[in-house]
Amino acid sequence: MAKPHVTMEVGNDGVAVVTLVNPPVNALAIPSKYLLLPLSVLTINLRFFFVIDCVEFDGDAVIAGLKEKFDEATRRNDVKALVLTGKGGRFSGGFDINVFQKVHATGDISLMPDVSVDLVVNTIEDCKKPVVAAVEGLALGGGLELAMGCHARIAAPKTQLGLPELTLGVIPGFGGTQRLPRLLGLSKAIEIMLFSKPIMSEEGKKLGLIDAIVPSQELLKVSRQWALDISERRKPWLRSLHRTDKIGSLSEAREVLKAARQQAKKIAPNVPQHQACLDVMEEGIIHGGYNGVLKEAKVFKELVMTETSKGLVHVFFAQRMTSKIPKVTDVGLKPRHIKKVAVIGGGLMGSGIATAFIVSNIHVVLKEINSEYLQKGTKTIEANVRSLVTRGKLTRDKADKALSMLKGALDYSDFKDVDMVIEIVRTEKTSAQAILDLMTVGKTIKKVPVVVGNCTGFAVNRAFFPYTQSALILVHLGVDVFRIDKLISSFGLPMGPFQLQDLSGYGVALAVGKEFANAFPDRTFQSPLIDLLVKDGRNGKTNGKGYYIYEKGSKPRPDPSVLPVIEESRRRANIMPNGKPINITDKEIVEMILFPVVNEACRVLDEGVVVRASDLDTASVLGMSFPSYRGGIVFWADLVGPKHVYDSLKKWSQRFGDFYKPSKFLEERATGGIPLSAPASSSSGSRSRM
Ligand SMILES: C[C@H](O)CC(=O)SCCNC(=O)CCNC(=O)[C@H](O)C(C)(C)COP(=O)(O)OP(=O)(O)OC[C@H]1O[C@@H](n2cnc3c(N)ncnc32)[C@H](O)[C@@H]1OP(=O)(O)O
Repeated sequence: MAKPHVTMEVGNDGVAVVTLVNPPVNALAIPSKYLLLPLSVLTINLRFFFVIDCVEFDGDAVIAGLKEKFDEATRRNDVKALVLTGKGGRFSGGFDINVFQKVHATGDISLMPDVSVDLVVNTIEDCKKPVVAAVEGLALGGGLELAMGCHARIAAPKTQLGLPELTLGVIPGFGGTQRLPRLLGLSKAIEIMLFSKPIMSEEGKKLGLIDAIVPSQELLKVSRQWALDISERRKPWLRSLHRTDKIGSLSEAREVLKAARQQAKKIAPNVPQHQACLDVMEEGIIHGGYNGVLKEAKVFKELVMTETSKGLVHVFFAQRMTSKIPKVTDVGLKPRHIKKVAVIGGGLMGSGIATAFIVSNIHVVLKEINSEYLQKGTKTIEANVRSLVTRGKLTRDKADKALSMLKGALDYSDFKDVDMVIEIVRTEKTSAQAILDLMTVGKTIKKVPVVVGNCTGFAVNRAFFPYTQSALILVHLGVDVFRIDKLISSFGLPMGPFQLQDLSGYGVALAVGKEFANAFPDRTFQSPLIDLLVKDGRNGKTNGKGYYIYEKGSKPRPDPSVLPVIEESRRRANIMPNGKPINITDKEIVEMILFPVVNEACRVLDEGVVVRASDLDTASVLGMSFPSYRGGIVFWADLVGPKHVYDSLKKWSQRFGDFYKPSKFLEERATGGIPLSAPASSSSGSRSRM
């Protein structure tokens, strides 16, 4: 018999304790064992289906269980009041995100249960008996929304409370857009939702979201008593949706919403959920909470079906998938405890890594080749730590402790008692234990480790090398640099390729260019531009003069005086057909820059440099700031369509040369109608560097 996912115990005091039981986060549904299919199977392009055996979906079992227990408690004469809680020290991580993925894979929105009115309004909030939420650990998304439907909320210290739904491309769908502003005011509610920024129970108590904070061991006792006190009218019986005291007047609310809309335009220009969230809140303010709940449910379902939600949900799971490495994490190994590490090299990367370790309580031996470099590295680390203090992310005491954990070294004698020396790329000789230890330590310092094989540029820099190359080709074909940058920013990257070059410095561009030209001479464009820029006294942001002008306190401005330098470079490269600038649409510019990246990503997949396609998605989002709402480079290419990518590259290769020539992997996938993200066995000849 299947284990129940919601339990109920009625005590002698007449309080029924209803408990969510769905480890690890008490998600509101159940991930049936049959749903635990390889992720790649579930995330593939809808135009291509693998046959999936035994897919059984038990999507709303937790929700159905809750309703059943509440109905029973309401009926029973021996129950005076209810307490809703979660097992295992975590109230609930919200609605089961696997269900979103299932809806995306099938296109069947009816899998999404109608919970908001039926469960939260009718069953919990309008229950004839008082209900108190006893929250601990975390109450996120639908979890917090259930708690807000209760008549009071008692929390353990340091409980995380938030509505992060916008990070999944949707809005809260169990009444959160209506109850949160009613409990803690419109401005704060907007901040929590728009920025998906959780608060701690201590702040929640100050703001009115939480009624009392009690030690974990007293949580149930106090909650039971609170529920009885409400039933005996010693404490108020409050329904959040009916409250209006924190909303303010209509004109005040409209002002707040207007400002929030402007802010949303800036922080999330390309996605629909931020504006939709504000619209739904406004509906509730004008027409009442219940109407707000109805509109919220409708908009929620519309948003679930968008490409934004598909991309973001993919990224959620892809990121977690990186910690599942075949023959490493599935062979019963245990990570070793790492107390002290050695970092070789105190440059930008080494000092950053060392900082992350010492602030996570891990001793570091920083090795450099001479005392000048060592001093520089140590100073950078000190500055990093002090900046964390200035930004309020670390207390002064913790900063001092962190710095005391750093030791400089010029030879290897201090390495004798370290647990780990940072080497970060997997070769044939790397043991499973070493990879597991590195992944664990990576998580300790709050990074997302992605295991990659060895090749020039590894996974991400290798895949994104053609990004700058193709942008340079376009410039030499006569396209304006600033137009390119603007289009790439509008696509969703934080900045275009030329502003990025200014930021990282031309030295980096020259050094990286040489490496790639050696490794892949058949697909490298030898641009004279960087040399000319340097000769013209430009070094990007470092000296305030590049493609843009950099002045303290103002945004980078395009520098018209760079145009003659570009003209000279065009003259030298001489690649414009008939010596004339090409005519090209905005869409083509974006595609001509990103499709070569997809092409290189295909080679990375074909060579087995990453474990799975979704790892490259995660790395492109976290390492290259590829927009997460587009799901990562491979996911995006699958949405655009491998055939379109292939046909375009083929056309450009005929016109502009071999740089654009489609790879064998892309050709096979595109002509066979197979998504790029499908596992290696779906096409012949894939290799592995792992
Ligand atoms: C209608 C409603 O308004 C809609 C919603 O509620 S949408 C859901 C809103 N909730 C969220 O966005 C929370 C998402 N989860 C998280 O942020 C984090 O998982 C967490 C803070 C809860 C826990 O973090 P952490 O302890 O680091 O564990 P983490 O590795 O992320 O998660 C543990 C496992 O739980 C799963 N999980 C976490 N939250 C989940 C959820 N809401 N649904 C399904 N699975 C979930 C993860 O996929 C992971 O599975 P795995 O072990 O098989 O990889």
